[in-house]
Amino acid sequence: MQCYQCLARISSSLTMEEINPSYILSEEYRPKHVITEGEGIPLIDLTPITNREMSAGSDNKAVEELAAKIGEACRTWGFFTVINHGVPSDIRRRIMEASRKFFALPLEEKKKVSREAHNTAGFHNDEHSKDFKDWKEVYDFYVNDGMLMPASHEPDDPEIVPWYTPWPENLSKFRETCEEYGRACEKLFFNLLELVSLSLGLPPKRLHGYFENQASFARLNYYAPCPKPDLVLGTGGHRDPSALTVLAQEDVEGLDVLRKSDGAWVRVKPVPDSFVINVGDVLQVWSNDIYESVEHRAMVHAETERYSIPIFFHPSHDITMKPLDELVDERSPAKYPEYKAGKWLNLRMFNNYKKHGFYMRMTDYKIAA
Ligand SMILES: O=C(O)CCC(=O)C(=O)O
Ligand SMILES: [Fe+2]
Repeated sequence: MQCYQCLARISSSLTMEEINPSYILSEEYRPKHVITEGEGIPLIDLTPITNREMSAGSDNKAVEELAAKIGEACRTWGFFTVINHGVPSDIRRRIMEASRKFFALPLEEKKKVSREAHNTAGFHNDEHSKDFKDWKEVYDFYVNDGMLMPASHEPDDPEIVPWYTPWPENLSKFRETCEEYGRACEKLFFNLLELVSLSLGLPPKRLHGYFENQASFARLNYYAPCPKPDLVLGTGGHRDPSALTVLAQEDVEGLDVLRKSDGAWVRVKPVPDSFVINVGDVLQVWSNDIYESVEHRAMVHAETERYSIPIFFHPSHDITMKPLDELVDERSPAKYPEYKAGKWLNLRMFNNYKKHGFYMRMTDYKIAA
């Protein structure tokens, strides 16, 4: 049998022999001091909402209780793990396999589907978090391929263009598997969105319309083994630009979350067949800071590779991102100015690939109090 892991190691742009200095983090960002025991992110069973879909009758009380748990998790952690989420384990297994096969391709093959200057999907290995290069290779694809996006982040530029995923030609079933996975996770996402809406005291479908032409994208992350795992990060500390992110990881741990209560880094324990969910920038704005997009990062290992797959659920490009009217009043005025969702995504997507001396956060766009 072919060992995709071995091929990925050989063909990766991340070599075991030397570490390019651009990967080496300054002292303050190095992945030390992680709390692996003690209180972890909440584990939430979604049975009341996934069962509701399967059975004719709906149990509103159970769904409301579930929404309250989600609300508490969003408020205190901005992160939680879900089980009984309704995404078939078979499609999840198949996309992990597809990811292994993709990263095992020779580097020249992967580069044939490289991301381009005006289209962010495809293969890349040059993302920077906080000005340091991430020790990872990535392949991004759009959940709603060919969706419209602003051509630039400039507020006065009206040009709108379709964004397409460059699909590898010689990987059997790769595209079909990615698309099927996107659709399966979309169902989970809309259930979560409903629970989030309820948790904010809003009608269950209050936010659904914002995703009609969603600009969501999925990311296959490959973290090769690294000779100096203490000096680099696979994905440096960052906040996601999405409304919500749905992340699949396997049993190789690596995701760290900054705990809001005390600022400690806490390692997320992998739970078999679960998804890790987190609040992103868009939900931070909609909720007017009731929920916050929390900093997280992924570390790498000396011997073991790690694969993860987040999907960043992002609204349609043309919706105006602003605190929801229902959550704003004289006592809690809007904390953010209006911003087009597509312009925000465009700004974030293109800024992550440069070393530019600052770290973009939604919080920096707040209206001065
Ligand atoms: O690999 C992980 O566990 C986290 C990845 C992540 O946060 C991201 O790709 O935005
Ligand atoms: Fe992330």
